[in-house]
Amino acid sequence: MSPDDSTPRSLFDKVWDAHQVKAETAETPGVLYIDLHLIHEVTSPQAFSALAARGLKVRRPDRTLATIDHSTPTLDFKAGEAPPYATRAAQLQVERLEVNAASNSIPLHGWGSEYRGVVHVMGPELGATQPGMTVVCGDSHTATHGAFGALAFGIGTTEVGHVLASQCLLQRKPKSLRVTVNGRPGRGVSAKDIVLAIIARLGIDGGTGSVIEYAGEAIEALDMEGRMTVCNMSIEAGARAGMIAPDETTFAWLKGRKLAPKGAAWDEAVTRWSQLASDPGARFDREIEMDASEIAPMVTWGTAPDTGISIGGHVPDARSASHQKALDYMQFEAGQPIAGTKVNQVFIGSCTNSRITDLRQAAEIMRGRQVAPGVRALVVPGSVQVRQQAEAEGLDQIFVAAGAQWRQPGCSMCIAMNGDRGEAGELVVSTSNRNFEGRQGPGARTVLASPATAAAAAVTGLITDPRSLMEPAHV
Ligand SMILES: CC(C)[C@H](C(=O)O)[C@@H](O)C(=O)O
Ligand code: SF4
Repeated sequence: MSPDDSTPRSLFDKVWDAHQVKAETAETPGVLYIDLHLIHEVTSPQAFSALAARGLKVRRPDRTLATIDHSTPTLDFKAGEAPPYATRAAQLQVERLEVNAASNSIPLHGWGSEYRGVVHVMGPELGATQPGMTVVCGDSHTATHGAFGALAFGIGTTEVGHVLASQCLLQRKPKSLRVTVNGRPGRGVSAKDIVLAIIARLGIDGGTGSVIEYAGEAIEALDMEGRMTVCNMSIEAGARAGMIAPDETTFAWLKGRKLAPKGAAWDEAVTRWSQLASDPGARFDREIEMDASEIAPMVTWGTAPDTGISIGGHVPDARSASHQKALDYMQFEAGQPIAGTKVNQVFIGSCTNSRITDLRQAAEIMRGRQVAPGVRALVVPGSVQVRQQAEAEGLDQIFVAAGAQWRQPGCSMCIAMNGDRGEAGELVVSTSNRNFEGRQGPGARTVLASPATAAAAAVTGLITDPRSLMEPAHV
C-alpha cells in the first residue's frame, strides 16, 4: 500500500514507507526492516540465549553494534588490571556480552576501544546512525538517534532476539505528533530546558503511541548535541520516538565520521538525505506549538520528568495524591521557591547531556569557581571520544581545579547500576532524564536540569539560576 507520489508525507512517513517489508492488516502488525541494531550488556543476554536455544544465528552482525555502558565502573584502573566492578552481576553482564559479541562476529566497543561509551552517544559518534535509517536498541532512550532524521526507538528483550535473528520487527505504525518550537530561547536556555518545557506541556503520557517530529526555528538552531538531547527525552512524554529533519547541520556533523559514507557515496547520501524533510502540507495526527522565548532554565520538582518548572518558579500545590506523594518524597513544600534548595550531589552526564557541548556549558560556569563545601560533583563524559576531546580542550582541568570528579565514561549515576549513586535523602541535581523514586539510589532525590544549571548548583550548593553566574559578555 504505497501512497501515490503526490501525497505530502512527513519525515516519519518517508522513513516508515522505505522500511516496510509487509504492511500491517487489521489482524496482524506489519514487518519493518531494521538498518542498525545497537546492543548493550543489560538487555541482550536473554536474547542471545533465546537464539542459542533455537539454534539460530545472528542474521546481520554487520548491522549490529555493541558497547558496554550501564554496568561499567567510571573509576580509573590501570591497563592489565581488572575493572573495579561494583558487583559480580555487573561484571558477569559485561563478560557475557564480550562472549556473545565474539561468538557472533558482532563489533563490540568494549574495554580498550576508543569508541566505548553510552550507546546513544557512541552510535552517532561513529557515524553508525544516519539520516533515514531505522535504528533500534533494547533501551528506551534510543529515540536519541532521531536527531539525525532516523526512526529510532527502544525495544524489549524479546524483540532484541527478533531483530538479532531476522533483522526485522513486527510493528504497527504509531501516530504522529509535530511539536513546533518557534523563535529563539534567551541566554542560558539550552536544549535540555526546551525539552523539559515540552514534556511539562505534554505530560508523561502526552506523546503515548506517537512519533514526535520536532520542528521550528528553535530546533533548527540547535547543534546536533542539542538535537540529541531533545530527541533523547521523547520517551519521557511517552512517545515512541522523536525525529528532526536532517539539514546542513546534520551533514556537517556526520561528514568524515568512521562509518559515514565516503567520497561519491557521501554525495549520493546527502542528496538522498536532503529529501527526507516533511513535505509542505504533510499531515500529523496532532500538532502543538511553543514559543522558545518564553522558556527559562528548567528544573523538576517531582518524581516524573513532566514536573519541570522554570528555575524562578515555585513548587506547585499538590493536585492529586500522587503529587503529594512526590512532594513528600522530594521533601518539597508546595509554594516554596525551588531556587535556593540545598544540594548534596551534582551529576553531569548520561545520554541526555554528556557530550562535548554539554561539558563546555558546565565548564563555563565552573571555570575559576569551587564546588561548594559538602557537595560531591561527578562529571562523567558519555564516551571515550568525548573524554579525549574534553581533555584536549582542558575542560577536565577546569572540573578538577573546581573540586569535581572527572570520571571514565558510562551511564553512571543516571541509573546507579555501577556503584555511582546518591544516598538516601540526598538531593542530586542531575543532567540525566529520569527522576523516578530511587532512580539514582534508594531514597535519593533527583532534580533534572541542564548542564549549566547543574554546574551552578555544584558551585553554589543550592539550586541556582545559571544566568546569575554567566559573564555579562554572554548576555
Ligand atoms: C537498562 C535499560 C533497559 C534502561 C532503558 O531501557 O532505558 C536504561 O537505559 C534506562 O535509562 O532506564
Ligand atoms: S545514560 Fe541513563 S538513560 Fe541513557 S542509556 Fe544509560 S541509563 Fe539509560
